[in-house]
Amino acid sequence: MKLTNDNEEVREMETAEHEEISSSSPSPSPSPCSLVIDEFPVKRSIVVGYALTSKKIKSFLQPKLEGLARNKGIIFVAIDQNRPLSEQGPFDIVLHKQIGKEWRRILEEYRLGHPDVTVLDPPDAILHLRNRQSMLQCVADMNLSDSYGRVGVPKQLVIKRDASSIPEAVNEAGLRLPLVAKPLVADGSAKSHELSLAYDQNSLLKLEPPLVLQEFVNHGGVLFKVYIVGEAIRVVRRFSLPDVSRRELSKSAGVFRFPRVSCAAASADDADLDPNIAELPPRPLLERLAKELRRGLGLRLFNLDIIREHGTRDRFYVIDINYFPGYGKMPEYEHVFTDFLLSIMQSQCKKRALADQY
Ligand SMILES: Nc1ncnc2c1ncn2[C@@H]1O[C@H](COP(=O)(O)OP(=O)(O)OP(=O)(O)O)[C@@H](O)[C@H]1O
Ligand SMILES: O=P(O)(O)O[C@H]1[C@H](OP(=O)(O)O)[C@@H](OP(=O)(O)O)[C@@H](O)[C@@H](O)[C@@H]1OP(=O)(O)O
Ligand SMILES: [Mg+2]
Ligand SMILES: [Mg+2]
Repeated sequence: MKLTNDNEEVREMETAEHEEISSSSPSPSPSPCSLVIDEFPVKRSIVVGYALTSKKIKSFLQPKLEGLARNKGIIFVAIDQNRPLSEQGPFDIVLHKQIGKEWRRILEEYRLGHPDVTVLDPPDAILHLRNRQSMLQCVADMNLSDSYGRVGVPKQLVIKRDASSIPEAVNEAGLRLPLVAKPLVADGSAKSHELSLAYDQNSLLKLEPPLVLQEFVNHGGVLFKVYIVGEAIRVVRRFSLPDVSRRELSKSAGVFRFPRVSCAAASADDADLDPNIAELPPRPLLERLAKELRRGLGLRLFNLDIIREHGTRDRFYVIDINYFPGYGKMPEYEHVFTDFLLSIMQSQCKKRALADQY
């Protein structure tokens, strides 16, 4: 299925699983490699520069994370976005979640000039998740189906402008009501999270493009958030929108705006739920999905929302993918994240050691 068409804002995505971490000329400062590779004699900390929103700093850079990181030889240093990046650090890893063209340009330039620094993640790849149409293209193209289940995306349609054309476009595309209307751009603004459910044809005229219209899939009111940190995967259950029965649909009309129904406060991990609804998606299926998405999106830090079609055991739909999500709510995130940073240093050091041999 082709979900994307001509969105000018989204550039070609990077297909490499990792950005290249090539060797650099030996640096005068001591190498942090001794922390992860024994043969290196000089010790220094692994320096992680971060450019995050204040909200993200509060939820992610918690004292427990910083403490555990320090014990593992990792320190976090705030990046001053008003000063040239190359005058700061030196960094081994750069973590960021910021929007804006200028910041992307600065980071791209920095990556080119500092191939020995790992930038998590490449700005161009992140851009792919800022549009709800291109966000799910990778899942649609994957067409994942094996003995553990099938993973797809709900049928969807993009409306760029002119709400009056929506009913006809919906008919032509064969989309079935009710429809979830999502702002096309997912840039982290409050507005980009303002979703609504449209029950009938007439109410479609009230929607405000640009948006993505997605078929609502009944899923028993529970969704699974799959957090990915490099190779690591953690899954939590959250409450979601309740099912819409045929009867309810025939009686309902209008546009129902709904708030962030699956936020952290909506944890369903301890709820007493129907096991057919609550059962987590099979681990091997999620591992395959995560691996392919890491490769296809060129990202290592993201989460995805996945639902199981109610009444089925193995029919899944990915409805949302978020870059650098709220890891503070992921079980064991401090351990998972610090181990991930160490593993990145390990591969940097191995590459450097190999390059030094030649
Ligand atoms: N196609 C769908 N079928 C059923 N429910 C859906 C569908 N799409 C979205 N939802 C419901 O709406 C909620 C919000 O949708 P979505 O995750 O796309 O928005 P978001 O603002 O990007 O969320 P996040 O806070 O995770 O970034 C979901 O958590 C789920 O409860
Ligand atoms: O606010 P929280 O900590 O819950 O994290 C949310 C995060 O907000 P933040 O990046 O500003 O922190 C969101 O990013 P934007 O789309 O708004 O950019 C998005 O990724 C949500 O899916 C995250 O919630 P989660 O999926 O993990 O429950
Ligand atoms: Mg979501
Ligand atoms: Mg989202």
